[in-house]
Amino acid sequence: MFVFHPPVERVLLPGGSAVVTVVALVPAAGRGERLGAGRPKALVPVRGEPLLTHAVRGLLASGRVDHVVVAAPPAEVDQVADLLRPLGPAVHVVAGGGERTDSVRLALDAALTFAPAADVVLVHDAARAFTPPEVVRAVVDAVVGGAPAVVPVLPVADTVKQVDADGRVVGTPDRSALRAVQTPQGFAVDLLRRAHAAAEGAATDDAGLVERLGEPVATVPGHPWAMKVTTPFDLAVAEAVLAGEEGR
Ligand SMILES: Nc1ccn([C@@H]2O[C@H](COP(=O)(O)OP(=O)(O)OP(=O)(O)O)[C@@H](O)[C@H]2O)c(=O)n1
Ligand SMILES: C[C@](O)(CO)[C@H](O)COP(=O)(O)O
Repeated sequence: MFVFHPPVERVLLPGGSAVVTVVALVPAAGRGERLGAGRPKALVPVRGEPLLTHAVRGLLASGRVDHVVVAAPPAEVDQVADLLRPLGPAVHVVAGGGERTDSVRLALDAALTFAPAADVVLVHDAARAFTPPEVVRAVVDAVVGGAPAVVPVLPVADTVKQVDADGRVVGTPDRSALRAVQTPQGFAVDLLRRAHAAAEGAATDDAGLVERLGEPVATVPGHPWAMKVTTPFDLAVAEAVLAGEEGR
């Protein structure tokens, strides 16, 4: 089966000096324990297609991504490669690692062989399968525009409490200064390499590793559809949102 996706738009560096090459890493090697679907979360279908297929197609639909490197569960590499083959030769599959940070690092190492000239790297959770292409474009454009690290964010709707080890509330951070962080997160390639090389232990996102280096991280508006499918409730929400879209 051939699947159409738009041609990659040529994006120039500021000043028009050179064409930018963008590579997207998709950590998809998690077990999906909180979803409890009995198979890796990336392979769980929504509206008949695995989350991972939706996620990779969304990246390609942005028209900004030249290469995609997926970190698959080690036991499912061949299955994932077969699944994604119809999306074309720009999509590569490698084995992921024990933690998300390990999977990203393995995909980054592989990306530098598939796309040695890459300027911009995106890191995008397979679990955020319905991120609109305009969010992908906004992140790429912000990095190309000169921000070396960029994350999509949404304001926090709940009041957030800080608690101690016994669950007692010890503080209430000012909500107006909090943001919920999504993916894709975008980086100048050299900065992400440096951040992962310096990383001691895992981090819950890649921008966190950049922050440890003392480097600035910029934000762009995220989108509710970039929600992370973590629990059965999230999966039901994703099914309902997509069904609503198809019904329009
Ligand atoms: N060793 C790991 C762990 C996670 N991920 C990926 O990182 C993304 C965000 O992780 P999360 O949503 O927490 O997925 P899981 O680790 O699968 O979920 P859980 O913690 O419920 O098992 C997912 O696309 C997941 O596949 C990965 O590539 N390698
Ligand atoms: C990267 C991330 O999606 C940003 O919100 C999130 O931190 C992943 O978290 P998880 O620990 O893998 O669930």
